[in-house]
Parts: sequence; structure tokens; C-alpha cells
Amino acid sequence: MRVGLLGLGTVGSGTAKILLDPAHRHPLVGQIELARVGVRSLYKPRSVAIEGDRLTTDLESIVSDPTIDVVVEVMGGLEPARSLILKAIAHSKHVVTANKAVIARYGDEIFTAANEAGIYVMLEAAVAGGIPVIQPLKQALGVNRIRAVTGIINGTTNYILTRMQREKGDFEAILADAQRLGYAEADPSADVDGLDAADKIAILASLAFGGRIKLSEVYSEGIRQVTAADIAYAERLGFVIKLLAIARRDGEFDETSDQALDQLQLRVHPTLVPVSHPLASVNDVYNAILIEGDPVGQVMFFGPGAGEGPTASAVVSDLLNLAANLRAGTTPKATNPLLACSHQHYCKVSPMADIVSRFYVRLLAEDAPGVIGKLGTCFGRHRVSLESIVQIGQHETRAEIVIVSHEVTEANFQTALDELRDYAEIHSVASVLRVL
Ligand SMILES: NC(=O)C1=CN([C@@H]2O[C@H](COP(=O)(O)OP(=O)(O)OC[C@H]3O[C@@H](n4cnc5c(N)ncnc54)[C@H](OP(=O)(O)O)[C@@H]3O)[C@@H](O)[C@H]2O)C=CC1
Ligand SMILES: N[C@@H](CC=O)C(=O)O
Ligand code: NA
Repeated sequence: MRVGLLGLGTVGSGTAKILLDPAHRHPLVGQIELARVGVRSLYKPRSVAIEGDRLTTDLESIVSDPTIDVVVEVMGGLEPARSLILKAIAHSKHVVTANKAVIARYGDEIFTAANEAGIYVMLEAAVAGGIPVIQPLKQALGVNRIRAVTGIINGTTNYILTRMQREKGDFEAILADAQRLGYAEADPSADVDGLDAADKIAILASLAFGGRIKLSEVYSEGIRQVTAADIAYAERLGFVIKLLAIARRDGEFDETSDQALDQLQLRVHPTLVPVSHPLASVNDVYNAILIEGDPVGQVMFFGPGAGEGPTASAVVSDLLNLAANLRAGTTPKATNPLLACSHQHYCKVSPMADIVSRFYVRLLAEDAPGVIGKLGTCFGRHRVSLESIVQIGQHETRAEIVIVSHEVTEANFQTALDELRDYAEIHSVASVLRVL
């Protein structure tokens, strides 16, 4: 199987290193030939040696090369990655990609083209790097009715939140450190604003719930507003704060309906996670994905969500699957349904206003008699039942009050908060976070 690699950066170099050193791996790895490699600059120093004419800046010539069987897209960005993937498919080449941004935005176009051409587009590396989660969702867990996929699927934000927790430090300083150490990118917005996690949960939800997802319907909130104070209060209440990506079936299974017509919650936001929850102890740059299904119960995948070696491991695992499939003689136009993605419709996604959740709120208020009573009455009027309400400290001249609610719809909770903001005794609503 001859492979054309688009990109020789972090993931591309790791992929090349595995393919050029097949000893002590699955024997099929030795049958995958790294035929051509496309880059932007021929003169950049590389950590892996690619012989003379195999390296090129003409990526178009790779995706149209009749001797290439599979194109691996690890160049990143939206264009020309999207066009090159489509051209590879048009030239009957299978595609392996690590590019969650392209798949989350153009998956519909790409998989439609792939299915019509009888071509596979594989993406294990696109979500949670080295953790096998795409293939298990397609195959080993495929018999289950999935209830929920809940993940810590962005390593940069998990690193920042873990350090904020350990060192009681503030977001900006630790982000600057994460950039210095090379964890966060120069432009860290996709990570810290929750957009990278939104791309990834859209991909996971599509596989778990068997329908396409419109990225614009994934609610996403990042971690910029999480403060050291909230982390400390959460800890006192028995929680840690994590950026969770959640895809959850709303309501019970309706056995009479097509499962794909069921309603889904799709959301990314910082969340108070009880310390006893399995995701609470996933720290630093690690990722984890908890999948709940019927009848399997809870299954959790944990490991490195990024980095050269782990991500390359996922890329080559897709190549291995393709090599095995081609070897078994599956012909194009009759793709293996356990490897292909052939959804025909879009999933229905619930508006955030309808989502039922617990909430944590930190308020700054007058330190005067009756304030807590007024808060309770306002919440009660909007059917928000409170689990706890404590005056936890003093912030300058204001009392700092932390409230944790029972489950309530987002709409009711936000209406109550809007009313509270108008009270003379409430100085500000300092933070609002959801609780798992
Ligand atoms: N890094 C990670 O840990 C992970 C990355 N991913 C995904 O993998 C993909 C690659 O990431 P990563 O390896 O970190 O990226 P890098 O920036 O390290 O590498 C990108 C490579 O693509 C080449 N390239 C980019 N644009 C062009 C272009 N227009 N023409 C020709 N060559 C081009 C670059 O060439 P040159 O070297 O000449 O500049 C470089 O070799 C991304 O989609 C990313 O989201 C997924 C999971 C984890
Ligand atoms: N930027 C991502 C890396 C790859 O997906 C992260 O921080 O998790
Ligand atoms: Na993966």
C-alpha cells in the first residue's frame, strides 16, 4: 500500500518515523510504503530523513498520483486541506486525516464524496490523539445504544485548569506559561475558547448517535472566565473544574422511533465535576472519554490526546486498517460499513434553554440582613431549587455568596439570574458554571 503524506510537522514526522521503522510492530506495517511527502518548504530541517525526490512542495501531484493508494492529510488548517482531501477522493485514494477542524466543518461534503466513490476517510487521530475512540465507537461499541459521551478532549485547557487547581494561580499567567512550554499555540483561541473541543465532540456525537452534526448547533464556552476563586470554592464543595464536552441523548430511548430522530444535547463548557467522578482525576495534558451505553454500561478511555508519537500511533492504526481491508480484497463501491461513515441525515440538537443541569453561581452582594432570603425567594419563584447557599467570604466590602442548585432548565435558571442582577443588594454575578 503506497502512502502519500501531506505534511511533515509534528504528526507527519511521527507518522513517517513509524512507517520507516516497522520492526516489532504488526507485520502489515512493513507493507505500508511511504512513497511521497508534501511540505511547504524543502529546506526546513526535519527530525526524520526523507530521501531526495520523495519530498515535494507539489501536494496536488500527490493526491493525483496514480501509484498512490492512500493520502494521509496531516497539514492542518481548512484550505487547502479540504480541497486536497476531496481531490484525493476524486482520484480514488483512501484518506487518513488528523484534521478535526476540516471534518467537523466539511464532514458532510467529504463523506458524501467518499461514499459515492467507495472510498474510506479515516480519522482516529482527529479526536483525542493517541486514544483509540473512533474505532471503538464504530466497531466494538457499535451494538450499544449510546446514552452519553462525556470527555475531556482538549489537552491544553486540561493542563491550564490542572495547574490553576494545584497552584491556585490565575488563568492568564498559566496560559502564558503553557505557551512558553509549547503546550498552547501562539493563538490559543481554538483551545481556550472551547472550539477545538466542539469540533471533536461533533465528530464523536456523529459516530455515537448515527447522524451528521451541524457544528453551529454545538454550544461552546471556553475557560477564560474560570477564576482561581471558583476553583478554590469548587474544591471546598467537593468538585474540580474541567472543560467537559458532552453529547447526551435527551430523555429515554424510544424503541418505536428511529434512534437518529431522538434529541441530543451537544455542549462544551467548564463544569464542576464531583471529585468521585472518574473524569475528575484526569489531569495535565491527558484526555479521557467516558461512554455510556446500553447494555455495556460505562466505558472510559484515557491517554495522551496529542503529541507526535501518540497522534502518529492513531494515524498508522488507520493505515493498518486500510491495509488489512485492501488485503482482504474489499473492492471500492462496496465499503466495509464498520469502517465507513455513511450517515444520511442530521441529528436533532436541543436548544441550550431546554437543557436540564445543576448550576454553581458566585455572587457579590451587600453584607446585609435578608439578602440570602431574597435570593432564595427569587430562585423559588423561577422553580430553581437550591442544594446549598453559603456566604463563603468577603470580597472587598461585599459578601461573596456561592450557590449550587438542583437540576433545573437553563431557561429558568437564566431568568432567575437576570432578575437577581437588577436587585440593588446584588453587586454582581461573578461566575456561573454548570455542575455535572
Ligand atoms: N500536534 C498534535 O498533537 C495534534 C495535531 N492534530 C492535527 O494534525 C494536523 C497536523 O498538526 P501538526 O502536525 O501539529 O501541524 P504542524 O504545523 O506541525 O505541521 C504541518 C505540516 O504541514 C505542512 N503544510 C501546512 N500547510 C501546507 C501547505 N499549504 N502546503 C504544503 N505543506 C503545508 C507543513 O509544511 P512545512 O513543514 O514545510 O512548514 C508542515 O510540515 C492538524 O490538523 C492538527 O489539528 C491532531 C491531534 C494532535
Ligand atoms: N490542541 C489540541 C491538540 C490536538 O488535538 C489539544 O490541546 O488537545
Ligand atoms: Na483517537
